[in-house]
Amino acid sequence: MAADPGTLLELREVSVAGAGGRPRLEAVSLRLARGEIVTLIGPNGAGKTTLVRVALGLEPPTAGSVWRRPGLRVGYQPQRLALDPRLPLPVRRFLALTGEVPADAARAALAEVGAAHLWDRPLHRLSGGELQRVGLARVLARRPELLVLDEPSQGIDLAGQETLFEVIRRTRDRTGCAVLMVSHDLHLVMAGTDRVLCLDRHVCCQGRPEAVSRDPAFGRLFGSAALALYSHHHDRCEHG
Ligand SMILES: Nc1ncnc2c1ncn2[C@@H]1O[C@H](COP(=O)(O)OP(=O)(O)OP(=O)(O)O)[C@@H](O)[C@H]1O
Repeated sequence: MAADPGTLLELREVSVAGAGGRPRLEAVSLRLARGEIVTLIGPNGAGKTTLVRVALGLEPPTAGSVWRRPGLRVGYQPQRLALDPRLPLPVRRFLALTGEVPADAARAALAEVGAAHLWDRPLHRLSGGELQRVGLARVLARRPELLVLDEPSQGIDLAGQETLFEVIRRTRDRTGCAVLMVSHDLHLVMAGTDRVLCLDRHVCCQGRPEAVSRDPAFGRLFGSAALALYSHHHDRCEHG
């Protein structure tokens, strides 16, 4: 299906039917190439997680087609880790759970996300933000060609979020992987993404962050405050 050899993932006109006749996704197309960082934004219930799950083959579309490069190595960090919070499992064991990751790679991945000190800590003693970092380390340790992150900055403080986005960008620069991410943090998204896809069950607008932030559809979804936040910075660049 994909003509371009750099393409890792392509969705064409994907729809998913929802309850009461209201579609969860409607004719959404998306193409992701090697080395690209694409972020899905949109209000609660816009279908961001559904789109991610369909893209990964975890849920079938009702219409349209999904293509993934055969043999593609995917690292997926879902919105919530399915873990029993009472597990007294140390982080190092959690990172090795699938058995595919050598201890050296797991330790290096933990250091990459700024959490080397958590190596021996039991999972049930981690804060929400620490758990997010450990989850990301587990995904990174497998050296994915496509990194899929559903709200990776959830529960992380502001300084931690900037570090996290920096880690994601550095990983892309170093490995050439593609990144598909869901985020509510417009400021960081606008600063750290190649392309934004603004979703409200259908694609409202998409493109480079500067262009999307000026799109009236973006303003309607996120309000004038969000628009001002970014365009202020952008205007200064244009006129400064
Ligand atoms: N397994 C499911 N079966 C049926 N409907 C679902 C299922 N999962 C989610 N939905 C519905 O599909 C719609 C889109 O949900 P989704 O989780 O994809 O949105 P989202 O944009 O990721 O939202 P949020 O920002 O709140 O995480 C919602 O109305 C939700 O209730």
